[in-house]
Amino acid sequence: MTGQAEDTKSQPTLLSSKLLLQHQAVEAALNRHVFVWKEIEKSQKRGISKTPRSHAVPVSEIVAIHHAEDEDHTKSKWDQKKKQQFSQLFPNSFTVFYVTRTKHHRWRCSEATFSCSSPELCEQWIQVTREQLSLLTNRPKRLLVYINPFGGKKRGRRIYEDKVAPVFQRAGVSADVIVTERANHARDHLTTEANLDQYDGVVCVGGDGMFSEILHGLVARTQNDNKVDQNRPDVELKPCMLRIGIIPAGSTDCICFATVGTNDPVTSALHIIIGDSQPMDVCSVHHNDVFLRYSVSLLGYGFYGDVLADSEKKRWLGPARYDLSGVKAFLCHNHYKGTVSFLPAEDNLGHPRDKLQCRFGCSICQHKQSSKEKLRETADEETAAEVSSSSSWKVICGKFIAINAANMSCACPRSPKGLSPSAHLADGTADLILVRKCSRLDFFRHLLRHTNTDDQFDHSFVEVHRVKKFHFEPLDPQPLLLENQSELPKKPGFCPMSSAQTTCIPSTAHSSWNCDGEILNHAAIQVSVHCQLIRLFARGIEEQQRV
Ligand SMILES: Nc1ncnc2c1ncn2[C@@H]1O[C@H](COP(=O)(O)OP(=O)(O)OP(=O)(O)O)[C@@H](O)[C@H]1O
Ligand SMILES: CCCCCCCCCCCCC/C=C/[C@@H](O)[C@H](CO)NC(C)=O
Ligand SMILES: [Ca+2]
Repeated sequence: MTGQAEDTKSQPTLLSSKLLLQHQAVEAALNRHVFVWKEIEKSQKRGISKTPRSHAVPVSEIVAIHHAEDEDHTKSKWDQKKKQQFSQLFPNSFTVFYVTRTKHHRWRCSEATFSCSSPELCEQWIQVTREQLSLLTNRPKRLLVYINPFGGKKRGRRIYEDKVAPVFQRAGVSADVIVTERANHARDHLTTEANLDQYDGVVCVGGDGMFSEILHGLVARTQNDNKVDQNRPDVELKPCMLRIGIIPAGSTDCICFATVGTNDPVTSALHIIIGDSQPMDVCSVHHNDVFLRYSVSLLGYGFYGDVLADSEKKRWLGPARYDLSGVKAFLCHNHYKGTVSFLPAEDNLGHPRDKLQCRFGCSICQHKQSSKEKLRETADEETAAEVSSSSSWKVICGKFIAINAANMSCACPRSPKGLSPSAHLADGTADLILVRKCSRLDFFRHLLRHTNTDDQFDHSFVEVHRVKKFHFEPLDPQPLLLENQSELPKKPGFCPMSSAQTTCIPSTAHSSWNCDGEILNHAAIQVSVHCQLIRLFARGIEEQQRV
């Protein structure tokens, strides 16, 4: 039995009785927090007696309880038939569906079917358990789902229909589904059209780009409704009330991976169903006094900007485009001149190299949440401004191969510890990583360390700072003119490589910013981190897996 179950033993029992679980007699009991069953006496096999086993499921992780004979859309025809046969043999049975943990942070929906001695007892179990589930007010009942049919390997619609919709149905979660017809369809619908009052959350089926659409739609809608001007770089943005769920169906899916620990649609669906909540910081990006975009994962200039700009031309390649463009950007080995200024975070928010990873229940993020609430209760804006200006701006000029601001670890299957392994999801800071001009071999060593356990910041040409705000100013105000410029895409600030496949632009040219997988139109930007502006249906990566 788990420790959690032991802790909640003292709760008054709501229901207990003898039941049959696959021909095995069990003593089952339910209290407000846990559903437990224990084998009464272990049936003997070949004369060897076994210790009776017990099992405990936290009520918060029960997905649903149904009559065993109820139709189940997750089952194959063969399994449905077997289920019917079982129900004929044991008519007074109910099935409990609950979360189980498997390897690599994956969750599965397991089930246990119990047979009762009478129809009344069976009804009682179903009713009392459902009553307890109805007390869990954090669970969503109605969701607005956007599917990008073209993200990743173009499997978004199948993933939703085959793996997610049946689990939602089982849990009694209803969903209004919109399959997008163009880029920015979801963003525009959320910003201006959607009747959000009727929903408990928004779900995106797609990759980081699709998540970014939902983020922009929801944040813009919240600011518009509250008359907050997003163009003001110092404005305090209003937090969004609706949580966002991510069903991974993209190429990198780094936001899902870094908040759940895996890119698995069923795991994400279960986090949504049980109503998990993970607050998340959002960076706002401005050019002068004009709002450009929001970012939750990576804001990258230089290497990651060049990778993205090149990969956009190879979308037809699917997820492999990033590998090809990565190799190309690496071989070009460009560096860019500019000035980075930043406002460091307070010391109590740790350091990017302190090896304190943000995990489920992270104390740094939780402390930030409670101090944010306290500040909101007690202080006026003046006090808040004082707190935020307690440290002073620092300025660094130089030649950089990469400037990366990681608002969270940016862990993804390519780099399971991420760009900044100790960055926090909800601490109001981003880790600013400056990779100065160095040899190709040194840069390779640095990149390689993203894939193993070595410290990628332990190089003389890399520095990393935890910041609340930063600005970047490229050295030359105008991008360099290239010979074949008329053939380049018409995007200001976009000039990483010439149109000839193998030549690279001179290293004094501008790069572009990769903002969560979207290219920004300006190289000079101002960035502020907005602490816990949104919430996801996630809980952060769990430390200990209970398998
Ligand atoms: N119906 C659509 N047609 C064309 N583009 C779309 C459509 N719906 C969404 N998009 C756009 O497709 C882009 C890429 O989608 P998505 O993020 O889902 O996949 P990806 O780029 O393969 O994955 P990742 O962002 O994880 O690398 C998004 O920027 C989104 O704006
Ligand atoms: C020699 C081996 C080198 C391997 C280097 C691996 C480094 C991988 C780091 C990946 C970080 C990805 C951060 C995520 C960014 C997303 O916002 C964005 C949109 O999906 N993805 C990309 C690739 O820009
Ligand atoms: Ca952060």
